[in-house]
Amino acid sequence: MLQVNYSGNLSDVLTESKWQELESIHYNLYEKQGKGNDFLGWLDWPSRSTDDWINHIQQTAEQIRQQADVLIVIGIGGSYLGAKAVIEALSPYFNKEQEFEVIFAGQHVSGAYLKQLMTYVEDRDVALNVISKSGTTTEPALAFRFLQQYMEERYGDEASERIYVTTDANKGALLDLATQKGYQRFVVPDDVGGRYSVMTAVGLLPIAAAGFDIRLLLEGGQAAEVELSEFSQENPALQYAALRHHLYEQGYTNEVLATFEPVLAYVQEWWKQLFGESEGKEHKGIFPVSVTYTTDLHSLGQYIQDGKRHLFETFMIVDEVDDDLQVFEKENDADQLNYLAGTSLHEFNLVAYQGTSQAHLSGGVPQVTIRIPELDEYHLGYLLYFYMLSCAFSAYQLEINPFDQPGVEAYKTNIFKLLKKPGFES
Ligand SMILES: O=P(O)(O)OC[C@H]1O[C@H](O)[C@H](O)[C@@H](O)[C@@H]1O
Repeated sequence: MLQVNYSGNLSDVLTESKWQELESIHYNLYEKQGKGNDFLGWLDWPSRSTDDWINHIQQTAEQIRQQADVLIVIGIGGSYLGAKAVIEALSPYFNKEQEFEVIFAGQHVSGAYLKQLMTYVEDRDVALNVISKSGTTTEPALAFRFLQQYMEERYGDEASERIYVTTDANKGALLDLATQKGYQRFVVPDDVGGRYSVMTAVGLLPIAAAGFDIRLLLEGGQAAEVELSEFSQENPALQYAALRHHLYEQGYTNEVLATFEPVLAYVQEWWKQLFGESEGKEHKGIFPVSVTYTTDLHSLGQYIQDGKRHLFETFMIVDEVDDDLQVFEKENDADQLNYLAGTSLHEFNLVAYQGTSQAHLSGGVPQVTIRIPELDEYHLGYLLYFYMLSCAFSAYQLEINPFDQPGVEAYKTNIFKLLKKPGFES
């Protein structure tokens, strides 16, 4: 289903003592005895998702598609990256015929973006899905202030039927607002943190609204939930987590997640938040970076081949693609590419992967490869669950809590002080 390969010898990594350590982490995770164990709701979320709940999300998504041509999804971090990752990975690059569009907002503070967005949707009907677990995050709150007003000016009382809120069940400014205005609500479960929330309503409502099959996504997640729970040396989630930690201990403190598929760019962004926020604590953790090849072979490739040796590379390879082109023969071989005749561009990429991997390996960059059979809802569901589980195992090897993010408060407090937010003046 999903395969992990290593350029070195896996048995040198999965030593007797490493295996014992992983066994105790495995026990603590599934018995909910490790650090942050009140945030493990994602672990069996796919199998706990009921038909009624999935139907409700699908019906709401259908209602949104009927009342609007555009859904603006407001959120940041874990309240945006999962949906963005899945939608981008499954959407065509170009689509003139697109009847329904999902656009994200509140993921940064650009006045130009928001202003232009309001103009862009002027002649199409709009719905909003505001997503924030805490209900107090500044960037989405700011975007919502503008877009809520936009909706009320445009739709009057009907605006409240076009605004959908996904937030905590019991607290937060967004919940109060939703209750006052009678917006339809979805819940971010208490025991699921933002970066582990892609399979809850946080990810599923926008994904379903974009027209993708959330049932299949959850089925993939559930298959991963079952298969990857096994404590076995063949378990790819355990292998990946053990490899990461092994390489980290050897001084490889940066992980470069490399793909040859530009549609995976936001899966890489999602992965960066997942691993970066889960592991970067107490002055520990692997710094996650990402590249898209072959594009970045012409920029960062030099550094990876030959720069400071503190990185290892993880290739995320998709075996089969739907759409492809085959290189054809030309009578006059002026561009000297006839040697490629009969090779498809995907085959070229798979060869480029081998060539790049060998080159970087000889340059002193250890290699991990994650292979997925194809890109559809099912395999993405599997892949995302695989990463979340590996991340928990990986972070527990660092003896830190994978599920909090205390460090992100520091800059926020400074901004609030500088802007004299009530309560932060001193
Ligand atoms: O969903 P929210 O509460 O708005 O949080 C959105 C994001 O911002 C925070 O600062 C955290 O660093 C992220 O983990 C979180 O996903």
